[in-house]
Amino acid sequence: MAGRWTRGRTTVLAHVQTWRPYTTSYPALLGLAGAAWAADAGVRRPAVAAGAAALGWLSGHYLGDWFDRGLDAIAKPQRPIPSGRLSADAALVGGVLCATASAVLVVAANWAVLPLFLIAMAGIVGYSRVFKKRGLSGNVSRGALTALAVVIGAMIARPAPPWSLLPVAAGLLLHDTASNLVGTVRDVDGDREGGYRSVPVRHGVRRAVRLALSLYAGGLALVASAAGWAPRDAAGQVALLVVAAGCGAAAFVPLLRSGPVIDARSALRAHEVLVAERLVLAAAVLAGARGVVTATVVLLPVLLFSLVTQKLMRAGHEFPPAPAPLFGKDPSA
Ligand SMILES: CC(C)=CCC/C(C)=C/CC/C(C)=C/COP(=O)(O)OP(=O)(O)O
Repeated sequence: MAGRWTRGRTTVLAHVQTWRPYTTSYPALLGLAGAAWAADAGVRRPAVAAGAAALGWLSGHYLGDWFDRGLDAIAKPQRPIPSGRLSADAALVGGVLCATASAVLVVAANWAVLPLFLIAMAGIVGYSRVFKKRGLSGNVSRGALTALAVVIGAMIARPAPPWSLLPVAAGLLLHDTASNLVGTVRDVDGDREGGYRSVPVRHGVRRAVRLALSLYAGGLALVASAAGWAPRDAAGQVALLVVAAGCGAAAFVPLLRSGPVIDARSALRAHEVLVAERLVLAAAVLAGARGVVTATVVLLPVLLFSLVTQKLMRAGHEFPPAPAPLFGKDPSA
């Protein structure tokens, strides 16, 4: 009985670790922001827009871990699949179920989203299976998925997205290309060992960081330019963008100050800051659509949840535990 309980607990924990709870509010905010930007008044179907994007994202994590199980066995053996706590089949089923649930929500709201949804799913598979190991195309395909999430959110609220969403989507594409690139700086040793030709593996971490910063600045500039068409609160959008830029500086400055070698812990810290920063960025879009007060009320609890869960779970998910010291053991035994 106790054994079954422990096994059940281990399995649930393995699923929760696969979801990376510190990231799940982000796609929900993206879907919500897209729906708010597109709706003429109020937000139509906010829960559907947030839920469909979050489920699409979860399917991305399940499928990504399924495709990456060979690489993770080398670099991150503590993760749910290589450690044996989650079977590869269960991850695949989890990915398919989340994708199906997301499809049902999307199609029930607006069947015309279906082609974009299929492109997003193909993008998730393409990112994990093909592009991630090829360098910049992997980072760009990951950025494109974020742009699609916000457009799909908009189409859940109204039949076709407004043109004013274009600079927002383009800005988010550049932004997430940049943050994904920073993520590869953390993984450079494992990627090299696993044969992944990421930008830092091919060109070094300094060039990767400089490229990421240029993309990041371009992304923020595009989202700022969209404030000119903000449905409700351009000043609120810009105010939250300034906060996001401050967080971005906190992520990039230590990386830029590092020498030619950036250790994985410092790179992880920068990415952790960007995981929080992108919530502020998505909230800036929501502020432009529905006002800075509404956006802040939505942002604060999800930001707190992300920060707390990141503190509790992130390092253990990214780094194998240090080998236990051999206290009390006779080395000659
Ligand atoms: C409706 C619908 C289908 C929406 C799609 C939503 C979306 C943006 C999915 C992306 C999922 C994904 C592969 C995340 C992994 O990023 P990562 O952990 O490799 O990288 P990161 O550090 O850049 O987040």
